[in-house]
Amino acid sequence: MDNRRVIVALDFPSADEALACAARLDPRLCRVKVGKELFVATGPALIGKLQERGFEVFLDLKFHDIPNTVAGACKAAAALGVWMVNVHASGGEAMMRAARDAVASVTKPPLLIAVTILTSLDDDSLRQVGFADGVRGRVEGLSRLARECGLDGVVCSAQEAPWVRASAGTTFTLVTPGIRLEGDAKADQARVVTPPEALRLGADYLVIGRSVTRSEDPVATLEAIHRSLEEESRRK
Ligand SMILES: O=c1ccn([C@@H]2O[C@H](COP(=O)(O)O)[C@@H](O)[C@H]2O)c(=O)[nH]1
Repeated sequence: MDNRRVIVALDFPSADEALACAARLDPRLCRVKVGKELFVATGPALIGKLQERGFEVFLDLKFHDIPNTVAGACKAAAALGVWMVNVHASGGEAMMRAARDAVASVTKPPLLIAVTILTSLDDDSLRQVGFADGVRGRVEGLSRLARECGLDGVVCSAQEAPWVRASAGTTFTLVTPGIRLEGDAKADQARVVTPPEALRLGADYLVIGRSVTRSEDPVATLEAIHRSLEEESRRK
């Protein structure tokens, strides 16, 4: 089993808080994710600091703009040496193809992943913004498009992983946020699953934020998650 299936979301307002959390984590046991809050607060220098500490970084800025703009942003992200970067699949075919060509400009391109439908949305909230076909149809459609555009995988909830996997095959990377431990509050997430469930359903990577970073003992929580994943993969 890949020991670094868990990607810890460093959703903090400052570099000091993010680095303090990272200092407690073992880069052999997880990767880290830098999202909008932390990146806007600290800038790209933080990426280098995390890499110096041995972490592979998922830069989760979910680019969504015209193709030329997204290509420029992806090129700049790739130049930071990040492990993974993402765009919104709903930016469309030309945008995703431009992103793919842009990341290929560096010697060691990051994995390029497309966000399908945010895990904070459910069928009702999709209907409110005019999409009547529900989560499943949209995740499947956007995943298909992302694959046709040559992206490496998608972000979806593990709830949709079996359907995406069935059509996309084993080499397409499924990155799944919306992970909650038994008894955790869903908070703003709508489509949640537990870590072993996510693995069982076919996720490759589990993005976990507050369940780890806001727990009383993040190290012990991460270790417990690891044990549960190891148990699950032995069962597989
Ligand atoms: O559909 C998506 C895409 C990205 N995220 C990000 O993952 C983490 C989840 O944090 P939790 O604290 O575990 O809820 C967060 O950084 C989101 O920006 C997502 O949740 N859903």
